[in-house]
Amino acid sequence: MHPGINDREMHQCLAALGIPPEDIGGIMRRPRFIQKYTEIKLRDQGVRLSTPPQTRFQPKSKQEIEDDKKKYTAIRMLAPSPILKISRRAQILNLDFDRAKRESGLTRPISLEGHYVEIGLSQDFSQTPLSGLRPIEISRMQAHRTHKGYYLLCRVVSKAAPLGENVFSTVEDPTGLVISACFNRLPGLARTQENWDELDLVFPHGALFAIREPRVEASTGAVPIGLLVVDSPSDIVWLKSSDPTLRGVTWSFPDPTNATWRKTANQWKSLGNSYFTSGKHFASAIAYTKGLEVTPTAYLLTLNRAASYLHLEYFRAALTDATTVSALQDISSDEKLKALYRIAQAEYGLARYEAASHHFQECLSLSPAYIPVERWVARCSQRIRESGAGDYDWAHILGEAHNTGKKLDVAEFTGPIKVGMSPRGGRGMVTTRDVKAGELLLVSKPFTIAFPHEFVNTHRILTANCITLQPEGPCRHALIDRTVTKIAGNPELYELVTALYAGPSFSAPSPDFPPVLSSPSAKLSNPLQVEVDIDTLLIEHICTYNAFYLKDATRLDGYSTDKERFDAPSALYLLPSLFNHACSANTIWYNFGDVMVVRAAKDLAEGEELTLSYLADPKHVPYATRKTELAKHMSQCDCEECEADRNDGEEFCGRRAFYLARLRSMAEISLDAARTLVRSMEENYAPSRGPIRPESSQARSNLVEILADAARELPSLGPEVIAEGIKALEAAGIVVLDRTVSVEVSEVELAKSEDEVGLPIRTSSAPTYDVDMCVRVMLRMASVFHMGRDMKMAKRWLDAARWGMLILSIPLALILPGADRSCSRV
Ligand SMILES: C[S@@+](CC[C@H](N)C(=O)[O-])C[C@H]1O[C@@H](n2cnc3c(N)ncnc32)[C@H](O)[C@@H]1O
Repeated sequence: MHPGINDREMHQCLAALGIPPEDIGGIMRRPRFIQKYTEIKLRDQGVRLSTPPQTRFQPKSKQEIEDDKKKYTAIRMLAPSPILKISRRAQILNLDFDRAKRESGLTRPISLEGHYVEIGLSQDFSQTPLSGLRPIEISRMQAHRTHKGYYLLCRVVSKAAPLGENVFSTVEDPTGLVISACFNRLPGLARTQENWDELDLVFPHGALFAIREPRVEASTGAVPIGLLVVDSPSDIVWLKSSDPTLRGVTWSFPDPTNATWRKTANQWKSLGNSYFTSGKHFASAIAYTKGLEVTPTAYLLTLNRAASYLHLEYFRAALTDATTVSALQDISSDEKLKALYRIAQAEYGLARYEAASHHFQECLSLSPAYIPVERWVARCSQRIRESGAGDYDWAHILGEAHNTGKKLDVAEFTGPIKVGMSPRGGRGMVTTRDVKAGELLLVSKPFTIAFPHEFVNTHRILTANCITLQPEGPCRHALIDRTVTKIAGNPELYELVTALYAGPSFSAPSPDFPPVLSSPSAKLSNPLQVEVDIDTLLIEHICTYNAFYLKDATRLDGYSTDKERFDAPSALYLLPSLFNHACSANTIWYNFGDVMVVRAAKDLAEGEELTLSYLADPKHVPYATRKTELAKHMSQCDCEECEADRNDGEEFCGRRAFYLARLRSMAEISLDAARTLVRSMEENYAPSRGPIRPESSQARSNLVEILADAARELPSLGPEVIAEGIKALEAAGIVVLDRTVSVEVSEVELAKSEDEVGLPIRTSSAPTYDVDMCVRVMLRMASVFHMGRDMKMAKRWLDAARWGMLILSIPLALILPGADRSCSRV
């Protein structure tokens, strides 16, 4: 049911905007309207924007990535060879000197331009617990070899320094031999800047750890020396001096621990607090943990660490710490209150809103002067409504989503959908009942996400993806790191993430999702210690095959250049990853801030498979581009649109792509040129092609806008605007029920009551891309009818436009102030 705007309301809207009622077309020129209109990128007035100036952008070519891949694969295949013994003193001095130069700014850190890191290359991770391994000394290790069955016991003897995404340090074994070590994907450390103090906290002189099944490579250079390469952070087992592994071990050199790191629990607490107040939450959690190692009963450190974990979104660990403190008998009421508050926040973070609400209310008994309990309880109630019934305040969400990179405070919602089997074979998503077009199916928050503004003026790490042989931007790279970090802090999530599809080189995941957990999940005991064995290569594959580029609902113009795509925000979502693809999908999805919203684009029967488009662009993409973009997923997409394009043939598709590129690059276009472009598009479809003609729809909608502008001076053009509008909509896949083009008000029409007059289009199916374009066409048609005083038709097309906006989850009321707000939900 799509409630209509009646004449009185429409006039109210116009009055609110100060628009003379005789010119609904003028609505589109009003600043307030334009502001809203532009914000959601319904392009105003048909003015074509020329392409923004290009910045320097040189992505690695496929060939270059292939060469890198060959090179590294060849190195990996080298036969094991002895490693050179190096001078302990020289090695330590070397790294310390390098670090001192970088820290003092004597050497430029690393170019901001970005450097490439290869992903998808062979790498190791150990799955054998330390207790099942034997110690090995550096003297017995070989280059180009993974020392299966062994561990290296070592301690840090030089300052650590980041290099690109890695951290380098020097470690010694008990015999006093040293080796350079390169640690990859260390969780918690921001790799885009050089956080010296955090690095020193993680790798202080004398830090003790064992490396499970270590791999040694030989560094390049005049004299190849051994380089310990730790691909997975879970291979590092941090050791306390009391650890049984160290029993009977004697070290040839004195303990290099710097006296400044010998602190009391209270001193660690102060250090932790100073990190916390400067926003270094990972460092603060480490400091509190070190304090607890000194005095395990110093419960205030546990309480403070819960706060650090909340900021890091390590919610289970926060809950454990806060619960431990709240159960203590002899704590003050303020400490009890803090513990309860942190329990409630952790429950909220874990999306257990009933429990969170209960704990927030529990705080009330303890005079919570500084806790906005009522606001929290209201937030919980709102989240319960959202997750239970899909009842969202879309107007508020849209407002919030305008802040780039905003993480929205909303609950996830799973509508009438479930994981099932795809008719294609394998897993997919299916409906659990009949569904109407426009219905909300899924609201999903990202597992991990990265926005481009996070990498402005910082070192940009780019990816040479050796799985796809494509270059990827800083967001895609950061996504992998962030996924590893999230797992490190929430080890129970590892099995969930690794139940996603990982490409053909990994075995197919089990059909169950969420998976049945194989063992009681691991718990975080120490922010440094990774408690699950992380297969970093698997994570790289999972991110490669499942990450989405965001489609921002407030910026529907997509990524018009390769550079924009390269820099696009990227996210890993769990349930959305289980949808199979179709270019002409039966669902439509958009992002509001970090949240992904999926709606049905068609009426669907119970049990029908749901598809969504993996394509990054919310606009139509020509066949050849789609094929390239989808190459990593499938050799050929079998959706209706691709079938139709293949039937048209390469030549027709190629020409249409050429005309489309021309259309999109033109800043201005004359009426004659617009008409010619429509003809050219139409000539390049095979006679057998059905009514859905996406490129033609683009050309026609362009013509509609130019005609509509001209019709203001020349009202006789009105019927042509409507006729072209109908064709544009039909070519986009919309079924038009009322083909009235005459702008004269007929007696029959006037005699019809409001109830008899439905929408002029069928609402059982919507286009899954270019919806904004269709809305724009409908608004133009409404404006022409309005100019001809046919208020009924104007209103009907306005309602149709509103339906289109609802498909985008954007209420038309937002751009037409004064219109009723009941349309904010579908
Ligand atoms: C992100 S997964 C999709 C869900 C997957 N079936 C699962 O079990 O999680 C992507 C993979 O599904 C398969 N797939 C999805 N859509 C497809 C399509 N239209 N044609 C062929 N394969 C498709 C491809 O193997 C693709 O790499």
